[in-house]
Amino acid sequence: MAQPKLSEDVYNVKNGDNAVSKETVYLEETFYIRLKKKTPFRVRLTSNRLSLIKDDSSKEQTIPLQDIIGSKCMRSKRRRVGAGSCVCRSFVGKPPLKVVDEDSGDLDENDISAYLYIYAYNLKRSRRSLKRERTTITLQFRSYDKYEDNNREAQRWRNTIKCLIANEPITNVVPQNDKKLLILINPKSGSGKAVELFQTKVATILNEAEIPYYLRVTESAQYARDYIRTRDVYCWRGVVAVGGDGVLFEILNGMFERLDWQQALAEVPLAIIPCGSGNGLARTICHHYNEPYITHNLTGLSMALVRGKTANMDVVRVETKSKIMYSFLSVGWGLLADIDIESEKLRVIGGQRFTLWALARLIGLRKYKGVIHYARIKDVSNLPKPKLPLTISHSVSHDGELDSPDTEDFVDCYENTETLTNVVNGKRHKRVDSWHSTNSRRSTFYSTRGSEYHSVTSSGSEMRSPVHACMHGPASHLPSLMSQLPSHWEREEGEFVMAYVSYQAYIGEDLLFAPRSQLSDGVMWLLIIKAGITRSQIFSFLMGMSHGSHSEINGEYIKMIPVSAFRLVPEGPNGYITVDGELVEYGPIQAEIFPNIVNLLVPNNNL
Ligand SMILES: Nc1ncnc2c1ncn2[C@@H]1O[C@H](COP(=O)(O)OP(=O)(O)OP(=O)(O)O)[C@@H](O)[C@H]1O
Repeated sequence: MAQPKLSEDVYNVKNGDNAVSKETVYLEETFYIRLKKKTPFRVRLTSNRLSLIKDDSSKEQTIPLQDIIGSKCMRSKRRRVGAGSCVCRSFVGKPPLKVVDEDSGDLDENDISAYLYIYAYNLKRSRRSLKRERTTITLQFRSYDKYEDNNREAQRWRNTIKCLIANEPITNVVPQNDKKLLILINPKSGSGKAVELFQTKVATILNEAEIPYYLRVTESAQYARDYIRTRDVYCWRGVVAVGGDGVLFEILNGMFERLDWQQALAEVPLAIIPCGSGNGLARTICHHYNEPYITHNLTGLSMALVRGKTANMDVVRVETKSKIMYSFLSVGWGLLADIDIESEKLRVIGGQRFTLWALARLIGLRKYKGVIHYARIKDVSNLPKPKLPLTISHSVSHDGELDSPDTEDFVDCYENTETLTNVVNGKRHKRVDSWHSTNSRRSTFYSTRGSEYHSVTSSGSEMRSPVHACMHGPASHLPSLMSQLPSHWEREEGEFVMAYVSYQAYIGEDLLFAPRSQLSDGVMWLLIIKAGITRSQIFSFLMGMSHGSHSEINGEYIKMIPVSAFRLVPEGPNGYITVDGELVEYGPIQAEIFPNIVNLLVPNNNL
């Protein structure tokens, strides 16, 4: 019998591509799989993965560390007197294991085992799809005849896993970060399911990872903005927008209404959980980090909240006649802005509203007069090659699904007759095998101690910023909106179907607008479509956006230009202009990009 060990052994690991890498082994021990008596598995925790290897090496399951979100120690739950004697209920073998927190008053004192639950969301690739699948590994520690000794072993595994996840040195103490995530949910975003989606998909993952959060449901438009402007944001480990791009737009602008905007944006990362109808930024983040994006499947971005990895993002300072605002996604005028705003009445059908309204608008195609000025970025050759969408559109995923039909019931292994002994501190202890249940895909819903849920009046954290709203932010390099522009700027004048500027790859879940765009590259992509284009050309252009092929088009009517600043001066009083999908005043508007201003929580995938 191999002894459990906490070691610094290095061993060779064969990767999928047959390359061999060296990894430090932190823990290794033998467990027995339930129901298959006498089938020992080595469970090995290394710097990169958790491996479950059948002793004869005929089978191995590997979970990359980046897919593990947390682990918890539990005890078995006391069974009610008479439970299980009900004639209507019969179990094959033992009844399923029920566990409770270690400090629960409902625990079974007779079971001296400590149970370690390890939660992972494995990235599974197949030829047709990429998806995350929830896996729970359960290790039962019962080598010793006292719970305290078994628990010590389980805690050792838990602490090591937690330290590795947090990328911190391995100690006997679990890494502590008591700061909560601030969750701001827009209950009206998309088809109105944001609260439910958060509770069923995101809260589960936060609870498994033991990440505390403070939740507020917005009461009205501008609520999130006012909240961020007037609170002590430094007590949060991050601010999460649960909704569409509009909530994040409010949070961002709330940040810029603070005198300490620079420090706040540097120290408090922002994040998005997509429950809106457009979800351009969420889709973009998944695109850049090779994370599967499936509508209402929030696993990948929920994992980003847990792992705490950040990336920089550009922001664009936008100026209209009466307002200054900060944007992370887009400025639109003409066709796409019309679709965005006029399809509001179809909000209840979710993202489909854009497709339906696009067809309507194509039939009644409008033209707009105006002038578009822009500062072209001459050399974009250093930008990476365009990236194509990662997933196949019809992929399916089980991730985040609770209680999936193929759930395996846990059966404890008391019937297992294998008995092993080991020696600890010179004393012989009775050692019984432990077991694991791989691929159990079993879900549990815990409430994390310290998390709070509020949906009504605000209270709490101290005020740090003045209550009055006033925009701060980086100093503009542009002349004022009515002043003359530098001579090197180019211009297009006449009738247009639309102008649309985006600084993100995706402007909606299925609209890959700027395939060469990066989160932080200092580039805005200006699309101009001139009047005179046929409906069928526009239609094929819009269709091309679903896989990004449109951006190669640069013809008589359609242009895609990388710019660092632009000014749009529409003629006449009627039309829509949108910033990040939000309606702003119609009239002259100008914008410039500032790189690396925002910190975003992003997936932890190896790229
Ligand atoms: N409680 C609320 N009641 C009404 N409106 C709200 C509330 N909270 C936020 N809003 C507003 O709802 C608007 C739309 O929000 P959001 O962007 O989250 O959803 P969406 O429009 O469905 O998604 P997307 O922007 O991705 O298309 C925003 O202008 C926001 O200010």
